[in-house]
Amino acid sequence: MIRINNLVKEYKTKKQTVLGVDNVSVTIEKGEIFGIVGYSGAGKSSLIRCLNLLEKPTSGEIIIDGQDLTKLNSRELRLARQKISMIFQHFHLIKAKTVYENLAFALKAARVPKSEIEPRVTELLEMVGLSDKAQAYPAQLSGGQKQRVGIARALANNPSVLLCDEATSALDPSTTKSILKLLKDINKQLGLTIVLITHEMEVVKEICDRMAVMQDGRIVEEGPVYDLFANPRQPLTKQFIENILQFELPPHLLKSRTGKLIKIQFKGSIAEESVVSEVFQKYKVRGNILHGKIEYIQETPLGIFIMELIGEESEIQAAIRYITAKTQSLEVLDRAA
Ligand SMILES: Nc1ncnc2c1ncn2[C@@H]1O[C@H](COP(=O)(O)OP(=O)(O)OP(=O)(O)O)[C@@H](O)[C@H]1O
Repeated sequence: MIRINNLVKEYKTKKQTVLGVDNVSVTIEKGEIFGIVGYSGAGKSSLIRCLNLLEKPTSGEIIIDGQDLTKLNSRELRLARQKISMIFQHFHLIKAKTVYENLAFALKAARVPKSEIEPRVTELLEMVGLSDKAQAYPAQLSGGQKQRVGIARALANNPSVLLCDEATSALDPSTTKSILKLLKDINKQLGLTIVLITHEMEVVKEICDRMAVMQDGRIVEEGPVYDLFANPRQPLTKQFIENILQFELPPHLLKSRTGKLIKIQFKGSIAEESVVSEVFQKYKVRGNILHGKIEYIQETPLGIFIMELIGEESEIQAAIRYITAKTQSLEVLDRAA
């Protein structure tokens, strides 16, 4: 488990002091994938770099498996860091060394006995699906393959925590998916705790269990990913979610509508029930679905529909009450209200 208590990171320049992290407290459970999202300058890098003391916190505690990293001497910190690995947006591989040598180098640095290096490198390459690239140099690899080497190197010391600093930001969408799948697989296989920072909600949606949203050095909202997608409370979280769900109806579509416009969210198993067709059977209303989408937040569905209901006002109201009772989530849209 990782506990961050009242973490502050200030950067002092000649002219001013900049607050990178402003009194953040958060707990990350063992074995979970925790995502931190925020726009540029929100403090994500500062926060994640404080987690392994790449940046020295100005104040606060970083407690990993019961040990406060900020209180360790340099020898103790070196040992503790072996259990906290990191991967980076731009991979940080040694260009003049082959894939094999890059991994062997990390193992040597961790003082792994010589005889164990070759079998361990072979095992790591298998784990990340790169057994055929042992003799390639980084320049001969695609971005996705480079990140696989980065992941293999990060796993070399059997860490308990993996920090991912915008690990997929330099990759195209399909390569991003395959790297995220690999991260999820190793999280499951090895029980590794993963903390990732990203500005892309897709990444969080794809693999994170819980997430935090950062702004101006602070965490403005945190919780299980599904809950934040289904019920974002803070304006910034809403903004991030809207980027994914994109639920604006084009104005010309609204103009021509005469019925009552409603927006319904179907959460979890209710998304698979036939609430809408039941409504048409029970009440004298007709309906047009104007916009609809079911997103899967990992395995759990989140459906959003915009519909126009047409009929007598009393029947429409009864239909609205029925859907509200079933879904706990119905909004009558202003335009037609
Ligand atoms: N070494 C530094 N010296 C001075 N100010 C810094 C330094 N590093 C970060 N900052 C400032 O701290 C704040 C948080 O920056 P940080 O890089 O942590 O944000 P971020 O969310 O990771 O953004 P990005 O995604 O652009 O890296 C910013 O105002 C930034 O200018």
